[in-house]
Amino acid sequence: MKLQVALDLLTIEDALELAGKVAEHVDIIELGTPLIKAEGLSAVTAIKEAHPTKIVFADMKTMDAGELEADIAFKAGADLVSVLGTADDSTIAGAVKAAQSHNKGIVVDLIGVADKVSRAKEARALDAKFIEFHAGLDEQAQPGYDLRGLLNAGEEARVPFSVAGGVNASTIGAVQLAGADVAVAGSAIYSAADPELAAKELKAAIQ
Ligand SMILES: O=C([C@H](O)CO)[C@H](O)[C@H](O)COP(=O)(O)O
Repeated sequence: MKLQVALDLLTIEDALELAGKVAEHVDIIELGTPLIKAEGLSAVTAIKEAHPTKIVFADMKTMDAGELEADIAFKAGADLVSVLGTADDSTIAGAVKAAQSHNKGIVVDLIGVADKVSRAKEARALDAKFIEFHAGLDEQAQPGYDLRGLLNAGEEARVPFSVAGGVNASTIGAVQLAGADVAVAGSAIYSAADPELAAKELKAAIQ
């Protein structure tokens, strides 16, 4: 299982600093949606230039104009780009077309999707590289939130998948046991007192 760090920060400077501390311990570096909205796609370019051997994920969360939005993110240096599972099939198909022309990949993010198992299968049939079983920051803040629901859905869907939604040192083992291909950790790393140590421990927990 790969480890993906989500850089949910607001400046390129802070993102470069955090990536510099944790890159050695992660496989995928994600430019979070708030960072891309705050700084634009130059954030993607800056991270790819600083870490050319890492897989760089632009969390675009595209909802429309799939081919166009994916194309500009790939041109900026992304290796993976996210499209929302709630988008129309044509939006996912357009983004996949852009990915294929760049020899890169699309990740379909199931944030806000009620029937995640069915939509995961549909998105995979549209040639998404993998499917992200994701509970966003707002959903995680609801009383009673439990990562287990995402893991059960991921297991049931039988597609290549990642899990995001409060993955941390105490849950990453369960993410791996569920058969995930990628574990995504944002706040468990960027909010840690020692982000490098946090990333190192998460990586060690899955090896
Ligand atoms: O995608 C994310 C969220 O929607 C904000 O952009 C996060 O990067 C993702 O949820 C991982 O972060 P944590 O849940 O803090 O691990």
